Amino acid sequence: ETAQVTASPEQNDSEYLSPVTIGGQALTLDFDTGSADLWVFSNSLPSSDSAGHVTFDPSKSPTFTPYSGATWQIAYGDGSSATGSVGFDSVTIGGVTVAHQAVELADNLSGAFVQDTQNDGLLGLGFSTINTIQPQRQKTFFENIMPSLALPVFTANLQADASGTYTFGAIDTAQYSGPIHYTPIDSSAGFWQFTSPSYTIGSNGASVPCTTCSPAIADTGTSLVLLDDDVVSAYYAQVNGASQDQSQGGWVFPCSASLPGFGVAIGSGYTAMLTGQDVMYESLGGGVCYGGLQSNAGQGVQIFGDVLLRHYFAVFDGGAKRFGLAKKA
Ligand SMILES: CC[C@H](C)[C@H](NC(=O)[C@H](C)NC(=O)[C@@H](CCSC)NC[C@@H](N)Cc1ccccc1)C(=O)O
Repeated sequence: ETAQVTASPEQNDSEYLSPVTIGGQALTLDFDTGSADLWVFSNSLPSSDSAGHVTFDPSKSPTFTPYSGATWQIAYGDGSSATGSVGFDSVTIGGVTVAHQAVELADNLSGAFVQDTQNDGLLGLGFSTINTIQPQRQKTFFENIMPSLALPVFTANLQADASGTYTFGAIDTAQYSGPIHYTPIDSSAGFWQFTSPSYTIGSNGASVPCTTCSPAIADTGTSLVLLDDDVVSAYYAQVNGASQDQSQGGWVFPCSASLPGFGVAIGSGYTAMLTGQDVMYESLGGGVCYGGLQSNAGQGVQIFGDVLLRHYFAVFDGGAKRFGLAKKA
């Protein structure tokens, strides 16, 4: 079987939300290849936290079964977090159903999630080695459906300021053109992780070997491209008037500045390029702009988020354990 579902952008394309039905209840979740927990806003949250969100109410689901005593607690690189209880329910995405999917019910979460009222939770598409459910971690939606998919893959075709597509079980030739450039992934840390041995500044720039640029992960749940400090400093050194502004939380520059292109190696055979325009992220007002390339704050991993992914057709191959990018159709 195969499934397709829309991916709708929030403002600034900061994240993409997709419709999911859980126990007959419709929620919109952030599909996140950088984590492996499926958690939802639930009716056990204080109403001050859940105001504006759709909440899942297990008592209204005919198919919900509690996983009594089980708990989960997750923390994310941006400092946000969530915790709660666990059950199992029927989860349907694009017509494909997992009858017995672990569903994590938030009863406590950090402010960033509370304020993001379009987001009713996250659906992890990473590897369940990092699922946080105790006493026994549980599989992701993708891991559960993989055996019944025509192909053990999913693809992300995110768009700039437009609705995109996640596809499960097929590599839709209508969505890309030219070759898919694959690299093997190492899933041992729970991510879609690969090497990125070089970077390129300028659309005709030379590729610069980089020993601190690996590993890198493909993370649909991260808005920006978070790079090693040496790399991001080298990039903004080429932008007139650029500076690091702690109050704005990163590199800013005059909106009038011309931005060079930028590319990152996806494994050893391919460099995914962005134009200067692709790197421009948002205007902060007063002629100051915020870049889509920012520091990974020394996390030791480069995080290739939506600022990169939305310019490509991305293939996450769970069968062959590989990640690939192709030009969009
Ligand atoms: C601080 C926590 C560290 C980063 C680590 N956590 C992780 O790696 C988690 C699973 N993944 C994440 O924090 C990041 C990847 C970090 S690579 C080290 N991806 C998921 C994130 N974008 C989800 C999100 C979406 C919207 C709003 C906020 C957050 C841990 O638990 O140890």
